[in-house]
Amino acid sequence: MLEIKYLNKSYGDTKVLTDLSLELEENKVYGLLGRNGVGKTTLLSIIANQISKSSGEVKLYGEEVFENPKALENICMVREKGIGVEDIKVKKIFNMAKILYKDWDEDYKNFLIKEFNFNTNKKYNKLSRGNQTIVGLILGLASRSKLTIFDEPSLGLDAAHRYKFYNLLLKDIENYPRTIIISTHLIDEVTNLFEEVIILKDESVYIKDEVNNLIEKAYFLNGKEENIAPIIEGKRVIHKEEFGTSVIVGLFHRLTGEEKQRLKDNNIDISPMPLQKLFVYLTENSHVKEAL
Ligand SMILES: Nc1ncnc2c1ncn2[C@@H]1O[C@H](COP(=O)(O)OP(=O)(O)OP(=O)(O)O)[C@@H](O)[C@H]1O
Repeated sequence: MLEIKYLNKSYGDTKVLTDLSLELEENKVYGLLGRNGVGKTTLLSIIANQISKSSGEVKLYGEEVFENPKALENICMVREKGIGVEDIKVKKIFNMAKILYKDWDEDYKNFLIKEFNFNTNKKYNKLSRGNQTIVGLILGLASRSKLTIFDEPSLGLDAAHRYKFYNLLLKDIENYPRTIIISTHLIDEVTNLFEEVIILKDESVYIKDEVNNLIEKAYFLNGKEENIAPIIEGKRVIHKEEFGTSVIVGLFHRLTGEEKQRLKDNNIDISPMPLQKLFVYLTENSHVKEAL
């Protein structure tokens, strides 16, 4: 559905993305992860044609998106930093969106306004940070765009509103499948939404894999150092904490049933590693890419 080839982006002398290539499939939910300043918003803004690229291709359904109205009516990007037009009433923003997005659903927008108990007569720039975010969420959901991008959709939202959004999104994509990209730092909250994860690092795509595949390879082992050490020899350790004679080891390696049994026989506890922790350790350790 979306094909990015050899994408480069610099701001002046600062290189942000280098020869980035990426393909996204239709009707999947992708999580875009990366440390602060790695280039997530830059990449998403290029996909949505909100900023220009330095070089490379970005094609949606085979058509270059750059200044292409036909491609753009299928892309909705909800940004973390405002929506571009600030000094107008929220209901006007929704009226503009109705014209802009090909698959906009007015009834669904009205339903969402009620769900969030929202007053659309207020001016956008007079709203609290959390309520500005909610305007973006309603835009993104009601656009029903073939490619919908949420860049930090949880900014300023309380937990109740965040979970309301996740549930609404899950329910809506069941009935109206579409491709969603969510960039977030609250990874564990949205792990069950993601089908695939894309991790940006060092100006490019560092990992792109199914969530289940990643999680199946990530474990914490807890036990006596002398019992763990011989079993993990040669395997990829991405984290280690010592507590007296015990250790907790973060392992990035698909364990066989036999290996798991051997660990248990040696009184070593095995527990799954949450995606957020895996992300932190992987983006701290540059040597593990080869492990994938
Ligand atoms: N308009 C701009 N002019 C100059 N540099 C910029 C501009 N926008 C972004 N940058 C720089 O590009 C790099 C990537 O920024 P970007 O906002 O894409 O990162 P990010 O991964 O979204 O970060 P975060 O997780 O903190 O939101 C940063 O070093 C940032 O300072």
